[in-house]
Amino acid sequence: MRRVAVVLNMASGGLLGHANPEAGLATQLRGAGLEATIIPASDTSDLNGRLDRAIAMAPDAVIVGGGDGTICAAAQRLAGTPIALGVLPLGTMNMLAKDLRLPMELPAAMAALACGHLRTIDVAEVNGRVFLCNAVLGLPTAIGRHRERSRGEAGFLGRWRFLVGAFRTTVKQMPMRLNIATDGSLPRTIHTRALVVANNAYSEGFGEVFTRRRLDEGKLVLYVAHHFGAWWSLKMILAMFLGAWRDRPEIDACSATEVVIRSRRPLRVMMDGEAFLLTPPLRFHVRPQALQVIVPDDCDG
Ligand SMILES: Nc1ncnc2c1ncn2[C@@H]1O[C@H](COP(=O)(O)OP(=O)(O)OP(=O)(O)O)[C@@H](O)[C@H]1O
Repeated sequence: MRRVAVVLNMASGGLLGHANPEAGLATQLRGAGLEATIIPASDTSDLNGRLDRAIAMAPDAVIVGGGDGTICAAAQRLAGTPIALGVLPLGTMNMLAKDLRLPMELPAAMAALACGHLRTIDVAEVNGRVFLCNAVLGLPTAIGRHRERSRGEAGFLGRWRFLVGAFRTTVKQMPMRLNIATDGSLPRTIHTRALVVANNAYSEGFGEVFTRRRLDEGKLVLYVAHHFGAWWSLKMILAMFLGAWRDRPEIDACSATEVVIRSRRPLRVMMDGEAFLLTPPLRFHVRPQALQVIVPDDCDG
């Protein structure tokens, strides 16, 4: 039986508004066949402190209940250790959980955590901070701040505030002037309003938007948008629906194991949905297969 320590982030999308979900989830996890110990949120309000406590128990795995930001905080601590990461997809987008092909329904996800096997995935880093999905600069980061502000605001008013804020930001946002070098190449200067460094390449296909088939190829993929107006956005949304956005001429893509981005100003970087202000140069690199994760038995892709 797997011995796991469980940390829930009560602020994640799937737990917001649930009063005291810990007892119920603990019973369900034990019912699924896990020897589960919950690190209660009441112990300390600090999520990072609870993750440290979970790891100090030296379990087989630390299971985090939350979204990509919570997973990222756990991965920062678990990468390079023998302790595996388990994910209860309780976030809003659950990007990593989807890429790991984890079931989104909790009973099935718990069964997978109890009976699934371990695999290793790549961990990406920028200036010492870990991310598992992507690091984003520019307009999507600014729009993400509006999403964070309207978190928990249910209903029409919340959505309206978000839309108005996102629209204003889109109109006002100026291109960034960045100097980029990949794998020791000569730096080049670009102007862009959106740039993504993905931990492994995005796949293409109908309905596949920002999903990755491989998480262990040991490469970063840099996507740079040349334009970012209303017409550009419309074309991109259409291309995404058709599953053919990566090869559009408005996007430059290249893969590397190291990326260095220089800028005169501090840069706001959104890593797996969490925004940080970082001082350039931004030094990205990949740690191949540095993290063990629990996946359902039929998915090693
Ligand atoms: N290490 C951390 N310490 C404190 N708060 C955190 C940490 N990581 C994330 N958060 C906050 O917890 C909340 C939930 O974040 P999380 O990313 O886990 O879920 P989500 O945003 O609902 O889902 P997703 O990222 O999958 O869309 C956010 O307000 C986020 O800023």
